[in-house]
Amino acid sequence: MPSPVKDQEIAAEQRYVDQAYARLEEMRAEAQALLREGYRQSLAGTKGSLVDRDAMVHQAALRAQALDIADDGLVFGRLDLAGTRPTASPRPTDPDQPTGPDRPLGPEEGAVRIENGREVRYIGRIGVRTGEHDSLVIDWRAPAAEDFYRATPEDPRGVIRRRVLHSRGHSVVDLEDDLLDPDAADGLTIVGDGAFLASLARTREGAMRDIVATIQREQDEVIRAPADGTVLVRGAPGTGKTAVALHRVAYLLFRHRRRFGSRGVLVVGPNRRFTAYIERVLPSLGEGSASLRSLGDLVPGVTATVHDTPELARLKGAETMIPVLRRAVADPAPDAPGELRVVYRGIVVALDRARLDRLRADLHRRNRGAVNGARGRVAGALLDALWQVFCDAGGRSAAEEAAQEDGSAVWGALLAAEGLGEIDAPSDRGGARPAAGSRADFDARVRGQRAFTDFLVAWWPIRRPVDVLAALGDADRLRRVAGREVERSIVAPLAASWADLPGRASYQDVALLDELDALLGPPPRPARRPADEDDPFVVDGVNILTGQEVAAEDDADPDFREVTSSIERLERARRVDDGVVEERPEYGHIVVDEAQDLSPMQWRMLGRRGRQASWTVVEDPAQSAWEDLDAARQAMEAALGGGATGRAGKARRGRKPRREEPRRTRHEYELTTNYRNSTEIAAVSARVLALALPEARPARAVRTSGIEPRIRVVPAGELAAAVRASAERLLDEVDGTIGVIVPLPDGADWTDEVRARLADGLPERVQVLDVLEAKGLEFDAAVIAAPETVAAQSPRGLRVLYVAVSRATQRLDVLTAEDAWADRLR
Ligand SMILES: Nc1ncnc2c1ncn2[C@@H]1O[C@H](COP(=O)(O)OP(=O)(O)OP(=O)(O)O)[C@@H](O)[C@H]1O
Repeated sequence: MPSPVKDQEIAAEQRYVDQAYARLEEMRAEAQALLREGYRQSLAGTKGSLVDRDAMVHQAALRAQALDIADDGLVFGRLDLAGTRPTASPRPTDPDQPTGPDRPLGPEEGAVRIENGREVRYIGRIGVRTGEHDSLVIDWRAPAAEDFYRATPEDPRGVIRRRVLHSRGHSVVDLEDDLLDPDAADGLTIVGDGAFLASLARTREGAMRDIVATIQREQDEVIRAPADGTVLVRGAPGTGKTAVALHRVAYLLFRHRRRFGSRGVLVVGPNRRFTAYIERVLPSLGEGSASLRSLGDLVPGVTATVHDTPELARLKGAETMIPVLRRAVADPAPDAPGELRVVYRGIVVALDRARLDRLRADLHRRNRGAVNGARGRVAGALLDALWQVFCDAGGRSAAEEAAQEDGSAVWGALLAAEGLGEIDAPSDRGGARPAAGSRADFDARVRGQRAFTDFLVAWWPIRRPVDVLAALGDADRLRRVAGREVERSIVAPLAASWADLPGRASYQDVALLDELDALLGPPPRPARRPADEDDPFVVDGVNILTGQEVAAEDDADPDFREVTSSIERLERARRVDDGVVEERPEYGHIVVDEAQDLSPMQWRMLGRRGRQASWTVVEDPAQSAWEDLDAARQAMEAALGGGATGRAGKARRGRKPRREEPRRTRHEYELTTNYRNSTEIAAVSARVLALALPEARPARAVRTSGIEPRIRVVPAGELAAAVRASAERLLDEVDGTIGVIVPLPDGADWTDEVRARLADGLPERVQVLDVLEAKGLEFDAAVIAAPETVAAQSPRGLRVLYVAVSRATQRLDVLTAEDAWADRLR
């Protein structure tokens, strides 16, 4: 119903909002001018000015981007506060200090605005100030905006009225007021009709949106929680855990830009579908700088495309894989040679397979975590072993004799014909020649032989993690390294799962690849010195000991290396050279969503990326598909504690035991209100929760739709057809997204082909996905196929079903072949 009072209020707010947009326009012009100035400086061309330009252009570009983002719905809130507060005063030194109505505003928030003797604050996506530095709009992350989210009737914090402004583009279209302190409301108009609940019922468009205007108090406490240590957030489906975690990232980057902006923030979600679903939230909050990755994208050069069967996932995710991987790394590469033969002064010196195997085992014991960087040491150890063989066979006196007779030329020719390479022709590098039969002479002549260098490269190749894992696709090899950790019966399917690497990597494989990367270690850093042309280990510009290209003169100039933008620097940190990760990025803060599903190996992978990080961990144990939660918990503690998940296998022998790492501070929060499901859908999900975890408490849903879920029984053979019919019907009933959630492939049922048939010809807003892919997502309507199959597919099947039935906001259809299941859910 039209309301003249409301219209007047909207018109008044519109005048204010127009003023804020006019100022925003000026700020954009200023940012553009700064950007132009940065580019102008770059044309000056000196090295110093390039670095200045880099910083200036980067800052100006970020600013311009933030101002663009703010263009839509710039102002969304207004507070009317009792009394007035002091105007601008020094900024608080500790950004995490408690804030409240009596805290003076900091300069970033500008001066106080007074209307009718009351302080008024407008809250928006970014801070906007007049040319005179008076506050027009306060950034939602600033301390002065906290009251907007925290004030309640029980604890109004000086707020009399909280107003939410709903806008379309630049136009205010609706208002929603909360009266928090009726006794002080003299003369204030109160309008609105439950727009918050209406906003929860809105149609979903397939991507998550920010909730900046309607963050609730318990959520705000998490968003603004201290930046150090670990923040652990629990809550049932739909309580806003993901939304809160993302807003916390924006908050942390705003309040601690220097700390987290330079060290980086990583947000990790379970799979690609999920990261695609949430990827617009941070940019819409003006934050493009956090890295968003799924668990399948954390290792450069590999992308997970498949989920393992529950049985394989359990095995691959457990820490019992570590000794298996260690043995795989120590196992010779598939085409490693079995014998080394060199010639020294006409005498053949050889190492046989048994001796080489012992040497290899010893080298791996000594070089854990640095296998790829060990070629120099390997060359030394081979020379030691050859020398030993040579001496044991009485070679020294024979060599001296041979030197006198100088018969080696004949031998050399003979052996060269046998393919032993450029036999020990002395390399004429000037200086005094070592005496024949001395160790120095032996080393110099053997090292220079092609037979030796070729052997070294083939016997101790620089290995990529993916090569080591792919080699285990051979069941015989896997059986050899499997030990007691892998049951015989599972060796064949396990090997088969790696047979198509790197093409078909699974989500769990990615953590194994990261573990292998830690075991192999990086290849040595590129040489700083320019190439020494006489170095026998440099062949065609590549040092065969290290596998690295040797730096050319120009590359070695450090001044030129600095001329890069921040983005290039970041990229360089992740550079991949033929699949060998040079540097694994580490982050200042890591956000882990759906953390209940991480395997111990995945926790180790994350731990390596956050050894100095603070963390936000978001989870719902009741939704966990992981069987051995205790093991995952321990791995999580090790990752969050910093110490225990360092480079795998780093030898600690011979060192003093390290003192216990100081425990990081931990703040725990629980979110209790379900903003996603209608009360009717929440009731079905509460029934599944009661089956899965009788002691757990469901969250409180706040929105009643009046639409009951449809739970139907159909014959097993007709399930797929009934699911399709249900999806078609829902297309007429809802405007937004429809999730068709099916069990994991089960014999001939629910295979990729069945799924393709279910989706065939339907519009894009219908998505067919399996129960694991559905995690974290939401739809306006959901069809759940065969709950009995989902529940029976794994030991944690009931929890998986709980996830599936809690995805829908408006309508839920469940199709089962069993009466008993219909009874359970109704
Ligand atoms: N304060 C809020 N205002 C408006 N919408 C909200 C609010 N909090 C949460 N929502 C909405 O509720 C829905 C559920 O939020 P979210 O996906 O973050 O929940 P979750 O706890 O991560 O769920 P799950 O455990 O199922 O992954 C989203 O659509 C989100 O935008």
